[in-house]
Amino acid sequence: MIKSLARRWNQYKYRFVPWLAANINESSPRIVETVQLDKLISDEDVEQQLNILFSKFGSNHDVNSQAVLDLCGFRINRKPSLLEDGGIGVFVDAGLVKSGTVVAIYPGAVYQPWEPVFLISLRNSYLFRCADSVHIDGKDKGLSRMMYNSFARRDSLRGQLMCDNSWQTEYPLNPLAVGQYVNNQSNKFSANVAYQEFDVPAKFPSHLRKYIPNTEARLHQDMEQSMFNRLLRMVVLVSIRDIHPGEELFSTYFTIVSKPS
Ligand SMILES: C[S@@+](CC[C@H](N)C(=O)[O-])C[C@H]1O[C@@H](n2cnc3c(N)ncnc32)[C@H](O)[C@@H]1O
Repeated sequence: MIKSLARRWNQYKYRFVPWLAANINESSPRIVETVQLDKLISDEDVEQQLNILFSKFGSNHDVNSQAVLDLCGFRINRKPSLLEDGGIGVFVDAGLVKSGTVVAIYPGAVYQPWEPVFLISLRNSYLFRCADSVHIDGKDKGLSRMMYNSFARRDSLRGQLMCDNSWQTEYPLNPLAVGQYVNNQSNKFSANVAYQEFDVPAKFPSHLRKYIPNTEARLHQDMEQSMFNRLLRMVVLVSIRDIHPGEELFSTYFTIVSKPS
């Protein structure tokens, strides 16, 4: 009995633990058989979409927003949510997002399962948990911000950052790096995007890494490896249907894995 309860508990993959704990009754889960099957589009497709887009990016938010519009056919922006008490949300403000498109990226520092997240989790509603317990801290203020910037500086090469830290500002260089502001679906608005975990392959062009809004925490020295030889976890938000201008993006904050390995 206890074993079966524990197994069921482990099947629940809460994306944002504290908020869901308080609002569990209002949240319908996304149910998938296995984490490997929880892919709306292939990893190759994610990589290709990012690669093509990043190669059009420059050093200005507006120019890059226009590049997203020209290439992908949509533009997204943050503004007050349609939900009462929903704070800020993310909206499609021009064009059309076709189903199966990478529409946003979840920015932040990546913590491996064995790295402590207790301190940064305090009063933090932006700590995203992946199915394998990797965490991504998408908070753009306070300790989280300081930590991200210090990891980014540590990994810089000849003064050049190997990741993007402008997601912490109002005008991120990578206009898709606002996934941390996407709200959970509600009774009124059902999910139109889903999280997809993606490991950036070592072959990803090094000159485009400066547009990736993620960096590894790597708190332990023994985890040190050449940054081009390891995979970097990213979480992208993929549209599950066509999304029209004026619509807010909504995801599902928790996933149930029905056949855990
Ligand atoms: C990852 S943040 C999303 C961005 C947030 N709206 C903001 O303004 O910073 C998660 C927080 O958003 C709010 N939130 C998300 N979905 C919501 C919903 N369906 N209804 C009300 N609040 C929601 C909760 O405060 C939650 O802790």
